[in-house]
Amino acid sequence: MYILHEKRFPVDAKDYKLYEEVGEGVSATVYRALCVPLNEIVAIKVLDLEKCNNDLDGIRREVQTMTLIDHSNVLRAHCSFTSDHSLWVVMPYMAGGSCLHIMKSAYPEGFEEPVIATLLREVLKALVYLHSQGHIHRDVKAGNILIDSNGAVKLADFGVSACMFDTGDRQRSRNTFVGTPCWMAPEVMQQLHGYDFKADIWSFGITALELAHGHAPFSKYPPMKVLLMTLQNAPPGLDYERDKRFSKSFKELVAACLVKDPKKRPTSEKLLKHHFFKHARPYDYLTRTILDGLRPLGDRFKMLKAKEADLLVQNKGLYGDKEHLSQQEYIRGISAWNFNLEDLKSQAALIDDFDGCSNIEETDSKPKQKDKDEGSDFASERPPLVGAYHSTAASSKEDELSDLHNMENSLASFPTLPLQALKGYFDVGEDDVNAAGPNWKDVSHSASAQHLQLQSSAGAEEQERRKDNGENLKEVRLCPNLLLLGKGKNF
Ligand SMILES: Nc1ncnc2c1ncn2[C@@H]1O[C@H](COP(=O)(O)OP(=O)(O)OP(=O)(O)O)[C@@H](O)[C@H]1O
Repeated sequence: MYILHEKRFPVDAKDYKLYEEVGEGVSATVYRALCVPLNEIVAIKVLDLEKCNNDLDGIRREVQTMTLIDHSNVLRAHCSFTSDHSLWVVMPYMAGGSCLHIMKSAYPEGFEEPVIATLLREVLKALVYLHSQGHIHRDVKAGNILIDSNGAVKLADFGVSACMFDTGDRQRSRNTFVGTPCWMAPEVMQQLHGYDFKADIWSFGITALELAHGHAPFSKYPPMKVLLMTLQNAPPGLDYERDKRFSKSFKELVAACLVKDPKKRPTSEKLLKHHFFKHARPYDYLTRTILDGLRPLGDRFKMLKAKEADLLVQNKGLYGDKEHLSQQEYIRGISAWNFNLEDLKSQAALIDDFDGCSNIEETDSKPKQKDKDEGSDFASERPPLVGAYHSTAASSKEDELSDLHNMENSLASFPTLPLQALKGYFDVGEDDVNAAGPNWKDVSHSASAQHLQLQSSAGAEEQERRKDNGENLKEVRLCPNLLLLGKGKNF
């Protein structure tokens, strides 16, 4: 009988040699690195704990999930530990990088269908596993689909994942507002009845479109527009005319995922049996296609960063600092929102200036998608102002400001809950609420607001508790499978 000894990765920064930067998230930098005692190349995500002290729960969840999961399509952390003011998460090095990076560097118009089918099948296998384990990933997107040098595909980033067993009871729906707006399911935005693993199916459908076009639908729009368009418009989809290069089965797969009523979306298990996946190839196909000829990840990352910096300078000249910063957020995939009403106003008013094009695909595909995918229940959700968004490329500034006014007004009759969700989650200041007029103020006292305020006050209580206990961020420590907040420095 053989006893397999799992490799033990050291939990001391001194045992790792950091090489070049290969990625950047909102609060973390990812490096290629060498684990010296094991002589193995790894990726290390370094999170500055002082920068993200409001989201320790999220970090704890991510690390916890990453060390517990065990599936070939889910990125598993080797280990994690704290070093000075940062948390180091040691992971397998995925030399191909994320699908988003690959598209940005070599496939700006998206991938071919067999590549998409191969990628999506692997992601779906990860989702089947995660859902069966009671996890909702909550951030499925091309930026979180990583590929290694052999073409193996892994779903990464559990920064916002949720465990349906969190409370000990099997809890099927969640009530918190997390994720990335373009990929976020309508029910997650709406906050009406909570949501469940079907939210991942929506994000999976959006990711399919992202891989097909090189960008997610609505990705050029500011957060509030994304929010309203997702809630009010018919779901985006592949257009039967314009997306001629894609098969009927791909169009059907996307349409099946992007149904607003989560109950009508298939489970990940069912989706895996969809005939679209007959187009999928063995994953080494990815090495021969999209990875072939790509420069090392570090070089690509450097080039993309330089490109973004160039764009930054160009835009600075054209629009000034503030607007440009907003645009930068969109380019980065809207990972973090700076939710401030004044910012949103300027973003909404300027978006078409720097965008230069409206997102035609959503307009084109809408009627068909609607007829096909939805019952009449969503028709009433669509106030007339939506049309104005689609014509904004040609509209004047005055029109845009009037759109914005309409947008604010529409929120009185339309779900106030998304706003509440944003208020709770992104700390809209009281001044911002006042500036927006009575509608904005009123909603801050609704029942849902209390729910969200509870969430933020829970954060405050936690901070208070930590202060009382004399705990601080440098004392975050990680037990084998659990990140704990506590005193002492023994690991
Ligand atoms: N194990 C890995 N191997 C290679 N590259 C990686 C690895 N993990 C992450 N990356 C790269 O680093 C980037 C940033 O990763 P990270 O998980 O911090 O954030 P993200 O999902 O992009 O951002 P956010 O913090 O906004 O969710 C990824 O998009 C990917 O390109």
